[in-house]
Amino acid sequence: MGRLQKILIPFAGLVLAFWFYSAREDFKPEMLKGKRVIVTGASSGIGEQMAYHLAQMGSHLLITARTEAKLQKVVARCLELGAASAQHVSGSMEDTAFAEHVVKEAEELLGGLDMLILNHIGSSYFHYFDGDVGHVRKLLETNFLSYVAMTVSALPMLKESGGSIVVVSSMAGKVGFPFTVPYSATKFALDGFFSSLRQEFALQNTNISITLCILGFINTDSAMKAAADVVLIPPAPKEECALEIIKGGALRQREVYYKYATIKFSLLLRDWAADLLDYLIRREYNLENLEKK
Ligand SMILES: NC(=O)C1=CN([C@@H]2O[C@H](COP(=O)(O)OP(=O)(O)OC[C@H]3O[C@@H](n4cnc5c(N)ncnc54)[C@H](OP(=O)(O)O)[C@@H]3O)[C@@H](O)[C@H]2O)C=CC1
Ligand SMILES: CC(C)CCC[C@@H](C)[C@H]1CC[C@H]2[C@@H]3C(=O)C=C4C[C@@H](O)CC[C@]4(C)[C@H]3CC[C@]12C
Repeated sequence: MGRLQKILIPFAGLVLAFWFYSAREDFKPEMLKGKRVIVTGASSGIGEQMAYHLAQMGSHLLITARTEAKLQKVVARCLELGAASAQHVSGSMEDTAFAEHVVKEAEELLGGLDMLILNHIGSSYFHYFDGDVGHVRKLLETNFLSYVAMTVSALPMLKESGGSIVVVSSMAGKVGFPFTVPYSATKFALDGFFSSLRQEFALQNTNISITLCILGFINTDSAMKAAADVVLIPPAPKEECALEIIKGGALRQREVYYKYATIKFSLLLRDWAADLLDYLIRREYNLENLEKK
């Protein structure tokens, strides 16, 4: 037996034993009862579904997005579902001043913060990179810098509550996919920022958890409209996806993978056979339908 195997086999055994016997806490909806939560991008898609789950769990909600009318409807539904309270602030995350304003509103309206769910994205295209540098800059401001600004403003409240930051990212923030060049750049940036910040929190004993969520294709209206004709992989349901994100945040997990098995397997391939994964991804694209768009 090679020397490497002599080390690897006992090491794998140790990892498995640790995994089986470590006291993994189970999720209970009561964990979110009475918690003060901000959800961004909550007027539609996964953000809207997260607001409904949190409402059913009895949280205090502050939701945000640009479209006032949609937010009002989501707030009304949250109250019906049992939210301890539900309020909204409308505005655009292109402007970091608005991002900071939302956190100040939480301080005034909720008197503190337990969970910050960063989920919004600005609109982009699903096509070959068009070379528009201005669009990349704008998307970085909406999808990345506003996340940074909200985190910085929320730190004092989160330190006080021992709270959580939940960052909604994508497989496109871990692996290169065709037709998501500007978007993918913003999602990779989130991984760099938040994974590095998590390390500093550990060094400084800062009791704030950071959960990065790695999602595959999800059946939200906007994603279906943009990619359903071109991407051959079947989309996963937004309701279940939203619940998995909340569970991961409440359990203070480092990362959430949805759906777990396919994403974990793809990340394994990325690390051990990157060219093979790239090839398998390209095979899941129907370029004929791209031309028809
Ligand atoms: N759906 C998918 O296949 C996947 C999604 N994800 C991630 O999941 C998250 C949610 O995606 P999904 O639910 O599909 O997206 P949606 O397009 O359904 O929702 C996006 C939300 O962001 C808001 N928004 C858009 N532009 C702005 C802006 N400039 N300022 C503030 N808010 C804005 C929208 O509301 P309004 O227009 O009213 O402002 C809406 O509430 C994102 O982080 C995305 O990257 C990750 C992988 C796959
Ligand atoms: C390798 C497999 C396990 C998973 C493959 C998943 C592929 C098909 C998934 C992973 C990330 C997904 C994109 C994404 O993150 C967000 C958006 C924004 C939305 O408005 C339009 C759709 C779009 C571009 C998704 C399209 C489908 C993508 C490429």
